[in-house]
Amino acid sequence: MEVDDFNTKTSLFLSWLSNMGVSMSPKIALVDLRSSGRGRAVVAVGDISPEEVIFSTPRSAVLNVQTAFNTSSVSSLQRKVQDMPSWLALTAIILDESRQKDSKWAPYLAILPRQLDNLVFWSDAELAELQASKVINKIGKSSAEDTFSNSIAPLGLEDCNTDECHRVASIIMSYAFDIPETHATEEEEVGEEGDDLVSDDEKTILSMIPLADMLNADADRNNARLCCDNEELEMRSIKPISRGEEIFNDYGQLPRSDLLRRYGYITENYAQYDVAEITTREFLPLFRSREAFLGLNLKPLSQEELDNRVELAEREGVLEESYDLSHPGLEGPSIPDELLALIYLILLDDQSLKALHDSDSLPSRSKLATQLVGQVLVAILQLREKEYATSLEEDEALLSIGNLPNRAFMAIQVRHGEKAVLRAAMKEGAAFNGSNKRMRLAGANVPTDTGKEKRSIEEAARPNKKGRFR
Ligand SMILES: C[S@@+](CC[C@H](N)C(=O)[O-])C[C@H]1O[C@@H](n2cnc3c(N)ncnc32)[C@H](O)[C@@H]1O
Repeated sequence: MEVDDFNTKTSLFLSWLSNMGVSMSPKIALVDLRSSGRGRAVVAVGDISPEEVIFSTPRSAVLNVQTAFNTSSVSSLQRKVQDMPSWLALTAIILDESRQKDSKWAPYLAILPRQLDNLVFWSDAELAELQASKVINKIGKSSAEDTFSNSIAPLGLEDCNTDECHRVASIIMSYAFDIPETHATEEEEVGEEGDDLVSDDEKTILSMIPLADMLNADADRNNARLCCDNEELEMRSIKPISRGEEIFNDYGQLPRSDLLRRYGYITENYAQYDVAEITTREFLPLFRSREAFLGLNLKPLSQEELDNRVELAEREGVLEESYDLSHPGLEGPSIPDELLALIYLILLDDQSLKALHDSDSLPSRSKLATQLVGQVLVAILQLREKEYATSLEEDEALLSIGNLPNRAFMAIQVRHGEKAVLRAAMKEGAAFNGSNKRMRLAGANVPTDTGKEKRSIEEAARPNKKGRFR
């Protein structure tokens, strides 16, 4: 029976943790939250104070390239994985350990999931529900498969197929931590794989930390953190946790698209971090066309003119392959400064462009946010929104009906979230009212100048500026 099997595995895992020297506070329990789609989870069974140690784990109970191998002799696997990237080496180690009947990690490996919802496991039809989301380009399924055939296949592991490689690599993406190689001398925090909580010059090692990886995460509900300031790794509370509450780690401020790609789930609490991406090489050609900005009276640029402006944007450090729009809030506006600056440079008249060329910094955001820049951005964002097969409103209707398969439901939430960000960015762009005085316009029907812009371009070029933007 699945339930018994699940509970038996949990009990065996808990006994194993104890044998491995993991010390758990009596105030926590590892529980079954499958009924709410959260798998195993750690909950408080007593009130926990801030900074309390919830559990501690000796480094010998952590699985990584250092602990996987016998220190007295170098195995052939050890030789083969030493030059692999860390995620691949750990994949090879876990695949190998899963094949050892007497692996000391067996009770831990037994509780790792068989089925995952990370995007790499979605069928083409399921991915199609994400519509024009750029997250599809980030899945990297075929490049991972090339890596598996070049690096894992030659290891000759018995019955090892591509699906299993994906399963283990995805578990590492969702469960592993980067930790300092030796214990840190100062108070140091560590983050989930890929984030930057470990200082740059610190050598880190990608590790599976049994029990630490049983903590779920839910955006700002984070109430615990893994610390490496002592010899043992410690999970400590960062705020009071009441009996009955779930203990949450921090997976970072991820948009739901990335959460789905890396962790295979989403919650509404992550909606605040959603982004909509626009790709520079996709919108730049619009400035060469006569039709793209109809009604704005914009003269199309020659390729050379466009290249010159893009070069200047590169010099100013504002040219990016793509730009993420986000919900406006405390972190900043929806439209990033860099995108604003790029569009401004493209729309600048020749004389102002030359002056800016000779200057050493860009105008402030309020000056970049001209009425025309806003109108052009709105037009670009409208085109981006049209790339999605359904509208924001249609998605809302679909979500309200409910009764959708889980993956479709998550996909619709992701694409709806991206459209909501696009709408927020359009609203922001439509409110730009900086002067168009220096904008490159064809003549008639010039959008009105608000007259607010009084500084001359010479003034704007004065060397009294700090940083890229004044
Ligand atoms: C580090 S593991 C946490 C332990 C996991 N629940 C288990 O049973 O193995 C991360 C995975 O847990 C799940 N998860 C984490 N937080 C979640 C949440 N708030 N809601 C639903 N699933 C969550 C996702 O499948 C994610 O990939």
